[in-house]
Amino acid sequence: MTTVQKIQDIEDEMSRTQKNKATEKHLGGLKARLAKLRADLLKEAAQGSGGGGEGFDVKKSGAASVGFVGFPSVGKSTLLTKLTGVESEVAAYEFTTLTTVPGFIKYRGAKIQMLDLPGIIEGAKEGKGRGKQVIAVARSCDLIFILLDVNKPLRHKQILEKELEGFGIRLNQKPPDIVIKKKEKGGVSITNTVPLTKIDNDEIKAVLQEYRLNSCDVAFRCDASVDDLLDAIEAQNRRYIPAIYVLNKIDSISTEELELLYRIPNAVPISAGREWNLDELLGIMWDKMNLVRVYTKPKGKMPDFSDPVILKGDKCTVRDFCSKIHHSLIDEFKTAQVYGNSVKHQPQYVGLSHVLRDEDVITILKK
Ligand SMILES: Nc1nc2c(ncn2[C@@H]2O[C@H](COP(=O)(O)OP(=O)(O)OP(=O)(O)O)[C@@H](O)[C@H]2O)c(=O)[nH]1
Ligand SMILES: [K+]
Ligand SMILES: [Mg+2]
Repeated sequence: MTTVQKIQDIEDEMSRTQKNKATEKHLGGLKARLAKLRADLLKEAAQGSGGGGEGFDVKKSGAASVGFVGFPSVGKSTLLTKLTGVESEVAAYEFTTLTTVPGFIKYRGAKIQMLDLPGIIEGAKEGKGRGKQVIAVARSCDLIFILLDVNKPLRHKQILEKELEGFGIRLNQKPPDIVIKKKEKGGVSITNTVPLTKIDNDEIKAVLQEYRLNSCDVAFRCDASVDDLLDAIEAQNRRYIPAIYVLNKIDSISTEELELLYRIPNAVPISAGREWNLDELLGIMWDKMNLVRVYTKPKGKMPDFSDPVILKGDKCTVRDFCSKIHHSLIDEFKTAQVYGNSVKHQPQYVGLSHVLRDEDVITILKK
């Protein structure tokens, strides 16, 4: 039996099983088996047994990358062409784009890579169409634009989310605050700092058993569900990526309909074809990417405001800055003089562990 068939079997069994006190534990075990099979599927895709990755691997460059994911003909290539000037073929028929088409924009001093991708369809994560390869590229991006055609049912949004979830991608989410410590012996010990309303001890044990985690400490610091626990166990296979729902073709709907769209969280209505609202889209893209621009100031000279060093919001210490310039800089480092939002005094002398903020100005002083 293939992995996909095994997944199908478990999903069928789960949908046949009614959720109640007596079946909770069984369902927990099934969910764990499903998560393990999905991890296998990921491994298979990474090893290329999904077949034909050609034209999909694009060299990453620039400060950050945005992947365009959506059903066929929602306007992904139109958007890439309008934003970056790169001609990605646009046509009314489905599956016009067959490979990854990269483009760039320079936004607020940062070079951002944009990746136009082929359309995906339901069942992509199980290998339908080029879905696996497309989602594999999306997994490697810093931000995902989920493109939707406003003339199509909103149900498409959920289908796409499910496809990406099945591939270990978590959109606009934080990792669950659960700490699992494996031990040599001593059995399972479960602690929680908040009341657990969505999961009980039997379910937790069923999941741990499925993963053969027979001796471990599990500390819950959030009101976690079974899915959260599985995400914590499968942490290496999970990617937490911010996403924007880009609702395209608003030129074809009424203003009343448009107003409803504004209620969808993390959504930006646009018309790629008419270039409507692209500025708002880029502004929200910038906020979601959480980039930190750092201007370098050579000793005794004016800062260079034209070419900032771009750091990611979760990796923006002085050490991160130095290793971006050259790794030898960390060995030669004596102190850093910083102006800007991250310091109280202007300037202030700081060490390698100091966290920088957007638009700081830095001078590195060597030993
Ligand atoms: N009305 C309207 N049509 C648009 C808009 N943007 C794109 N289209 C049209 O939608 C069709 C599909 O556009 P593409 O850019 O090829 O869509 P795609 O998502 O790249 O399609 P695939 O590569 O096949 O997955 C074309 O006929 C476009 O002209 C828009 O803002 N409004
Ligand atoms: K198309
Ligand atoms: Mg296209």
